[in-house]
Amino acid sequence: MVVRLTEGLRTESLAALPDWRYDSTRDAIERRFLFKDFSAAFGFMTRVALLADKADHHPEWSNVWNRVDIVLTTHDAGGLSTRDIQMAHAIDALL
Ligand SMILES: C[C@H](O)[C@H](O)[C@H]1CNC2=NC(N)=NC(=O)C2=N1
Repeated sequence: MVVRLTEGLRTESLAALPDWRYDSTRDAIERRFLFKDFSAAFGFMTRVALLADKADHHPEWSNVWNRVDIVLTTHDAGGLSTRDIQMAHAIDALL
């Protein structure tokens, strides 16, 4: 079972993810990534896709040329969970 983070754990977890912004309306975290061109952006998305499938935890995202916007939340929990925090760290480690 996946459970939503309590406010205290969320605050603590987000302190270690300074580049991610909390969206309280969705209980989600989001980050914008900018690359030099489409090829670099799509290469990054490919690597995120492999990570996500391995973890069985998938981002909501969009791409416009060199920009990738990623939103992480846990559908099964109805909000932010440790799975999102782990995924955000794993994505940051790809950069
Ligand atoms: C059945 C499967 O394990 C679930 O639907 C997984 C797949 N990927 C997922 N991704 C995200 N972001 N949240 C989930 O709750 C989720 N659940």
